[in-house]
Parts: sequence; C-alpha cells; structure tokens
Amino acid sequence: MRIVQVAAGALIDAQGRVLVAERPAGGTMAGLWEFPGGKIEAGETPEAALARELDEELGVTIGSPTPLGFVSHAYPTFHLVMLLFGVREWRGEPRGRLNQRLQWVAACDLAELAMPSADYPLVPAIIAACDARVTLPSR
Ligand SMILES: Nc1nc2c([nH]c(=O)n2[C@@H]2O[C@H](COP(=O)(O)OP(=O)(O)OP(=O)(O)O)[C@@H](O)[C@H]2O)c(=O)[nH]1
Ligand SMILES: [Mg+2]
Repeated sequence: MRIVQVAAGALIDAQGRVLVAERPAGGTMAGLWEFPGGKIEAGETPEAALARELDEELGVTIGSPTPLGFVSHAYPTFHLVMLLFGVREWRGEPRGRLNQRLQWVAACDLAELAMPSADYPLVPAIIAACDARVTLPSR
C-alpha cells in the first residue's frame, strides 16, 4: 500500500474562521473542500512542506505553525498520513494561485462541508483551537 504523507494547514482568522480550498474539477476528490497543503518531499520537515505548499497554493508566507492533530486514513488506492497544523499568522492575502476556490468557514460549520473523508475526525480539534482564548507562551 502506497503511503502518502501530507502537511496541511488550517489558517485561523481573528473571528475564529478557517480557510478551506476547493479541489479542482477533473482531479481526485474534485469539488471537495480541503485544507491547503500537500505532500511532504523526501528530506523535508513537515513545517517546511507546509510553508512551501501554502506559498504555492495561497501565496502566503506563514509564521510558526502549531500542530492540531493528524489522521491515518486508508483510501482505496493509498494510505494517507496527514499532519494538520493551525496557522494564525501569515503575510499576504490568501488567494487561489492554482485557480482553486477559497472560502472562510466558521469552525463549527466545518462538518457540514463536503470534505475528503479523512478530514472529518480533525474537526473537533479545529473547533477547540478556534475557541481557545489562551495562547501558550513560546519557549
Ligand atoms: N492538502 C490536503 N490534502 C488532503 C486533505 N484531505 C485529504 O484526504 N487529502 C489528500 O492528501 C493528498 C494531498 O496531496 P496533494 O495536495 O499534493 O495532492 P494532489 O491530489 O493535489 O496532487 P497530486 O496530483 O500530486 O496527487 C491528496 O491525495 C488529497 O486527496 C486535505 O484536507 N488537504
Ligand atoms: Mg495540495
């Protein structure tokens, strides 16, 4: 079974909304709303992969990402291991650089979106992160 390792990011804005991107028509899982990100390359850290993918897909330069959770999910043709990071700081206005549609969604509405099936288990952690009033000090 092919194992695909992905780093993805939930951009969280000041209103506790999360950015999702539509997968393009014609490709795998077309029309579903996903967290921007992509495959981790050989020798690349998850954080570096995330920063590269969010630049390529959204045109933003991210600050330090926070781990939110992961999924290990069996799709029919591959096994996905996806690390999801919360991103609260970035430079640039996110835009769909690959012509993908973007939308900001209240965290509590995420589960109503049509998403890849691997993504749903991550929703509670995202809601918790969006609700969090406490910011941990950096060490
Ligand atoms: N970025 C991202 N990928 C996800 C999510 N959920 C999910 O199952 N995936 C899967 O993880 C893989 C992401 O890698 P990718 O972004 O490089 O994939 P892709 O299909 O766009 O590119 P590819 O044509 O190179 O396979 C895809 O197989 C995608 O279907 C998600 O929320 N965000
Ligand atoms: Mg991608």
